[in-house]
Amino acid sequence: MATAVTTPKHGGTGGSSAVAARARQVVKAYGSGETRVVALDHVDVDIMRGRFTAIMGPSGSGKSTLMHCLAGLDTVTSGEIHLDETEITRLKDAKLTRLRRDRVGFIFQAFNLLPTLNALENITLPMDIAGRAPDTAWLNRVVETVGLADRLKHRPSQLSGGQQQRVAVARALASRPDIIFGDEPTGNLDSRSGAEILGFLRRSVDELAQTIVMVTHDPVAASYADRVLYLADGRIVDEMLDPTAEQVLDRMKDFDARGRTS
Ligand SMILES: Nc1ncnc2c1ncn2[C@@H]1O[C@H](COP(=O)(O)OP(=O)(O)OP(=O)(O)O)[C@@H](O)[C@H]1O
Repeated sequence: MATAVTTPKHGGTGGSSAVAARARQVVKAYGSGETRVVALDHVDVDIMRGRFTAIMGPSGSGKSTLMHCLAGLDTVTSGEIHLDETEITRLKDAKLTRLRRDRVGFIFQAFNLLPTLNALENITLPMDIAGRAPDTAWLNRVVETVGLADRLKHRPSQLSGGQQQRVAVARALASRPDIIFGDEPTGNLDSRSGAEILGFLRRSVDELAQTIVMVTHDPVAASYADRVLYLADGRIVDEMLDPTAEQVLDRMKDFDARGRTS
């Protein structure tokens, strides 16, 4: 079986380690007895800092479960998950909530914007709730990066779907989280708006040194990543570096063919 674990680098990382998120022997089972489903089966993975990682695999292979466990949105049955140096699998609810709020960003398929707030207010909302003042220079850079400078006073209903998702991307980036998780972030968009969002995510990795983990079914979306992890039956079965959409598609066909013959 493929191992998605990297030998840790020592030194030269300015205090934070080269690995932004780490899973060790993670098992997630739902239900018990006859209805028990093992969604994650002893998963080991390292998510490298400042990289864009895509998680792919057939429906039901455990992609969302892995993302939710890595992000501290769901508990594990056994095993350990670290975000940077913090073992989140040991944290109590209140501490975990705070860590998620302070260090993790999320972008979902549904944009989850508040309709009564304008774009700028939506972007700064998580920081407002946390009582943190936004870093204005950074905020301007984020707004510039996602191309929203002339839309900040607009409410979500006055924005296109693609623009609304740009607001959601800016909201995730604004607090400078250690890591951003996206669950099919372009799933609700047409291919042009989707490409735009993926371009912004790519730029936030290249220009803002953001770390991004994205679950996707789409080979084109995965081709924006530096690395693609493939899940099957709750295990990481393969990975690909610097993928093209064509290579990702070929690999998926390969898995399908093997699935049918085994
Ligand atoms: N709350 C739950 N209770 C019981 N079983 C669950 C629950 N959530 C997920 N599962 C099961 O765990 C397995 C993995 O689900 P998961 O949603 O992680 O898959 P996925 O790869 O994200 O699928 P998809 O691509 O269809 O979204 C599936 O067999 C699913 O039925």
